[in-house]
Amino acid sequence: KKLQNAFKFCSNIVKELSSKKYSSFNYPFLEPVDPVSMNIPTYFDYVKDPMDLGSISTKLSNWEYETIEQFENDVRLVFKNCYAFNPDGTIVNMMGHRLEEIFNNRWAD
Ligand SMILES: Cc1ccc(Nc2c(-c3ccc(O)cc3)nc3c(C)cccn23)cc1
Repeated sequence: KKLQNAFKFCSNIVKELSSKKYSSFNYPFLEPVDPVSMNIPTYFDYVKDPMDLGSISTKLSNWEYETIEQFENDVRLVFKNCYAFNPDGTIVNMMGHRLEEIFNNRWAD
């Protein structure tokens, strides 16, 4: 029962972060960053553990998270990667901070 609730809580958060409501600043984080198509060949020099909201949603549906901390770590990894590659003051960096703020509000029970 508790597990079901945790799963629901996490999937609702991913759904919200990925929703149309925030489409003006969530789109860089919905799918895996493709350094080739985005012409950012150095991306994997900055980001050793790529992560995105789509992959998190898939991992949730496949019950790949044993604890909600593992889920939280993946969500925070999305933002960490964003800030590692997109320096302060860049548009995508600011988009990351806006989405992170929404996550933090939802995550703080
Ligand atoms: C030349 C250049 C410079 C910066 C970017 N950043 C960026 C990223 C990105 C997201 C997460 C992440 O960990 C790293 C990068 N996603 C985008 C998108 C979807 C559109 C435009 C820029 N974007 C792309 C190309």
